Amino acid sequence: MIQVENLTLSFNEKPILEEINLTINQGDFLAIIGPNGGGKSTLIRCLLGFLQPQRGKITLWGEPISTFKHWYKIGYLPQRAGKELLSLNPITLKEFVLLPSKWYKKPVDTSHLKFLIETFGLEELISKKISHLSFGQLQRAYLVRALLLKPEILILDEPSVGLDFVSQEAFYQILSDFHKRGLTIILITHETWLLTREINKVACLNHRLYYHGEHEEFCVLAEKGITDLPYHRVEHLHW
Ligand SMILES: Nc1ncnc2c1ncn2[C@@H]1O[C@H](COP(=O)(O)OP(=O)(O)OP(=O)(O)O)[C@@H](O)[C@H]1O
Repeated sequence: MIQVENLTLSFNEKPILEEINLTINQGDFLAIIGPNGGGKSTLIRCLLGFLQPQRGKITLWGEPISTFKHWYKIGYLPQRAGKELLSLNPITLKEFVLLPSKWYKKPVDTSHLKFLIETFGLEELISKKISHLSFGQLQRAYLVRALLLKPEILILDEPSVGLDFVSQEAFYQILSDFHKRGLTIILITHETWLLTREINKVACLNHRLYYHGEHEEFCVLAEKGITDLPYHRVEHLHW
């Protein structure tokens, strides 16, 4: 679905991504882990076409990113998503979650919308102004928005930051359910305890991609303490 070859990007001549090679296949539930500033969000922003790398190639469903037009196939929950709302007009939650249908001129499947609203427990809030929602409610609204057009890939940049433990549990359970139904998921996370869940692939990024492989193999390597993760010792991963 996504192929990244030799991706290299610098900001002000400071290398942020160096020679990244990565393939995302259908059915992957990939966790991208790594230290603050390691380039995780930058990589995602390249995959979404927001940033252009200085070197390398990105292919989406076999098509070069420069000519790719089917962006509705990718749902995206940005990091600290709530911030964006400060500059938004006072629209309702319903108007907010329907935005992708306007952006991509795609009809909404109303039964799918109903399913998403119920799944994320937003029925009571549907007419509420988006600016009046709590952070956790906003996160769920972003998820509905990201899933509205039935994307094939969902990309989440630290989605559970700020959610209480019970909400996190519920949130990841829902993600697992979507994955079981065929959704491919890319998740940037610092919550390494999550790696015992539905996640089946792991990528460790600190400017370079230090590991990309099966989750099970990663756990074995990590337990033996022989994974060469330069940003911290494996013992410090609390899963
Ligand atoms: N637009 C930009 N201009 C200049 N530098 C940038 C820009 N965006 C990001 N950076 C820098 O690139 C580096 C990588 O940032 P990025 O947000 O990709 O890291 P991250 O791995 O997602 O970190 P975190 O775990 O803290 O979210 C950081 O040093 C950041 O300051």
